[in-house]
Amino acid sequence: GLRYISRRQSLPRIPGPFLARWTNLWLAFHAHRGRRYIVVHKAHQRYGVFVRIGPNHVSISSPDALSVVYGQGPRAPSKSAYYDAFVCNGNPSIFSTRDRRDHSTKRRAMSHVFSSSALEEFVPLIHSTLGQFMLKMDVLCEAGEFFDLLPWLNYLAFDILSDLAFGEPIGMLQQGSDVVSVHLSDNSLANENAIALVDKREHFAAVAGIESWIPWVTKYMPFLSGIQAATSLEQLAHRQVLRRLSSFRNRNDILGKLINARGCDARSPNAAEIAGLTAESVTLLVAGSDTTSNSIAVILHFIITNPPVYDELLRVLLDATSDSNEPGYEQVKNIPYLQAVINEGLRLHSITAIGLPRSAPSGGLVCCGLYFPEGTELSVPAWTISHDAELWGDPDTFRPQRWLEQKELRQYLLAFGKGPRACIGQNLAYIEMTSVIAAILLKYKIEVRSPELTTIEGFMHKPLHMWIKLSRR
Ligand code: HEM
Repeated sequence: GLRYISRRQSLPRIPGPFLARWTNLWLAFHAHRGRRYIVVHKAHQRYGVFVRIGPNHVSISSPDALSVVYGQGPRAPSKSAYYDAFVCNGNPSIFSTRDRRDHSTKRRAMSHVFSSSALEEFVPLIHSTLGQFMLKMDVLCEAGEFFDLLPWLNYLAFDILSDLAFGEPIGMLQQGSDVVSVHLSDNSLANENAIALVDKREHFAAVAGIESWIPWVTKYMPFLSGIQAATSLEQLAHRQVLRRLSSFRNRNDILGKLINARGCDARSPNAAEIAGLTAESVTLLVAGSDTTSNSIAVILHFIITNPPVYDELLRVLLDATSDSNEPGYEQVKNIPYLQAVINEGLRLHSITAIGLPRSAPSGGLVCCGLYFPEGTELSVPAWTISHDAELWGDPDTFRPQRWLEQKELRQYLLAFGKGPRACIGQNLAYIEMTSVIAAILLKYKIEVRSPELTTIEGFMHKPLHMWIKLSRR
């Protein structure tokens, strides 16, 4: 109580919207509308570098704040209570845990899965799923009509990740839908749209995390909190983990590596081991699927709507693959211009657009010359940094060349977060983005229906649709 009052008293000198000074509902309302990033961005334009966006939350729009708020070391800020809304069934994951020791244990246990040698081994598996996706694209190309590419990219990303994390694809590409069957509490079977449910859950958590009593209230109303999304996926994962353990199959994928790392005895796995493997697989599936597919969609959109970039990218892709009949990741993985295009798409659209919230450690901290007491919530707004004119010069232009001219800009790419909690799957995401974008561009000519991309923000900033028409190149 007292601490909270003293924090309130130390923050008033920080300007911000009037309502935000008194209630978190101001931010929660804008997050609910999917426009938090832009409202906070406008507040910075009006009030300056420090903006109070909640009674206890300060947004700091300076690139210098990144190394403090997302710093490393024992005195670095931890994730704030916002992340409690992402905890499912009382078990914090590697993503949602706030406890630093718990996080290091979880992160260490998972890091070998994402080592570069492990990732190389996943490439053939990714390519086999990408092959299925291209067959579907062939059919849509023959039809010669506009269609929404976004759901297909989602099916692709979920199939790739479930193949790696569960041992076989969910099969969304094959069935052309995201429907999965799950057991209800009365043991009957129901069909659920898995991606829509994951989306709903993510949007809910992104709003509810802002005000601590919202997750508490909705705990008793699971239909509101999107809990059934996590439960459905957990059931699916549980089934797959059991199937894998009972088949004694030793496959070189994420699940195989997790099983080996835990030293599970496949003949008699115990309930705790099965629950642990299930939770890890689901976390990876949720964290790594639609993040990747949405990123691919926006990058493709920017390529197609910027003809000089499209021409140059196609030229370098054709150059790199000229002596191969069936070009794959090996031929395109080292093309600097393609990597620059990917980074520029992630920056301009800002796939991570909000400021990821952290909590000032005991003893407080100094950031950009101001002192913040222990427990103050701090964030650096990713959209605002990604569109900072001082940093980028021409922030609203899609200009991949900047990444080749100024290599130091890489430290300001916030798509994957920063510091000890940055994305563990980043390298896997680059393999997927590189392979899929190259495969599509090399095979088809693409037309978009509209140069505008409508987007919505939950935790991530996502496109809503991507209407395109394909023809043979
Ligand atoms: C382009 C695709 C991706 C984007 C834009 C992305 C973005 C992010 C961001 C911004 C964070 C930090 C969140 C925070 O600080 O709150 C994060 C964390 C994480 N991501 Fe990704 N991600 C992508 C792909 C993946 C993939 C493919 C996987 C795994 C298969 C993955 C697994 C994770 C995990 C486990 C964490 C939590 C890490 C930790 O707290 O230690 N992500 N991601």
